[in-house]
Amino acid sequence: MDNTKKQYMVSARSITKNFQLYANQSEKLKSTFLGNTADANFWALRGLSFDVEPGDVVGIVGTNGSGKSTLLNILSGVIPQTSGTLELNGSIGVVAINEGLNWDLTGRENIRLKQLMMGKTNKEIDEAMPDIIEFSELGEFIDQPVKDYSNGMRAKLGFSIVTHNDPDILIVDEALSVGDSNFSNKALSKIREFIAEKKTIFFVSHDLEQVREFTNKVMWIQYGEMRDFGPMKQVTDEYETFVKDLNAMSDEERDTFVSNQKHNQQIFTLAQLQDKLSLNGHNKEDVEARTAIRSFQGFKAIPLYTALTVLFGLMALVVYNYLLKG
Ligand SMILES: Nc1ncnc2c1ncn2[C@@H]1O[C@H](COP(=O)(O)OP(=O)(O)OP(=O)(O)O)[C@@H](O)[C@H]1O
Repeated sequence: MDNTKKQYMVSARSITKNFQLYANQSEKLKSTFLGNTADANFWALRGLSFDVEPGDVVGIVGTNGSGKSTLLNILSGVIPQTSGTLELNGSIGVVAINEGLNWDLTGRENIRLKQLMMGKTNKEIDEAMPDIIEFSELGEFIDQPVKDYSNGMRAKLGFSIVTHNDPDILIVDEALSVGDSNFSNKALSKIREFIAEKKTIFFVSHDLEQVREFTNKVMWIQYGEMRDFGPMKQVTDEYETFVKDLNAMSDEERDTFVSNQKHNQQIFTLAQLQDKLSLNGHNKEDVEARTAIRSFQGFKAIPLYTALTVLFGLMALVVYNYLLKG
């Protein structure tokens, strides 16, 4: 039996995410019966494989639209991956702008709801409540509905709830850039505490200095592909050079580069990914990555012939019954 994987907090193999783009809702409905009839397929992620150890603070960088939030949404279970396998060995907490708050409930009710969902008892929640409210700095606004909050206030509430839940794996998506600088500093100190406690953290930020300060490893995602994953300094330096080169391009060159990448994301296939991996070596990770693609179940749809067979069967049953009784 292979026990080596147990040391990882997160193991991902060949993770892909396909978004099917439809011209309108009725086209989308049609696809339920006819399978994939999308006007366009878009692969936001094209086969990410990585292992994250306990205590790793992983920065995720990449230009706009490269797939960072899509990956975080898959890690936190908000959306499923299209193919590939993901193994998480701990509880997850997500700090993101507006993440998971019920806008019709008050701040206090949101705290209770989230804590109940984590399996806490009402007594435990009552004990933790004053600390969470104090950390959130919301004062009397805590009894107002969240829909009346500013983005900064929602970020404060979300951050306080999630960090007090003490997750094993913390996902931070740009949330630290929202709100006043006082709260930002307090939130950053809290993140430092988590790092000192050797929690595993995923940290998405466009602020490279922040990434350099907090992380020990960096994942660079470029138009859905893993460009690099490794030591912080090495990958941030590479990424910085790439961004400089991109900015040095003329508008026309940059547009051509981006539209080529987006085109590749539309014509990508899982068979392509399989071929690419087959060209690689035969080490354990490559074999797992190939196996993960094979576990792909395909798009869920009722094939037309099955739907028609069931329909004719039902009609025959009705006619037969009618004739018998007649
Ligand atoms: N629900 C969706 N339907 C269709 N396309 C989507 C959907 N969600 C994301 N995308 C597309 O997937 C790609 C990746 O988006 P994502 O938000 O993950 O990028 P990002 O790296 O987080 O970008 P940013 O830095 O701008 O926040 C984008 O091209 C986006 O348009």
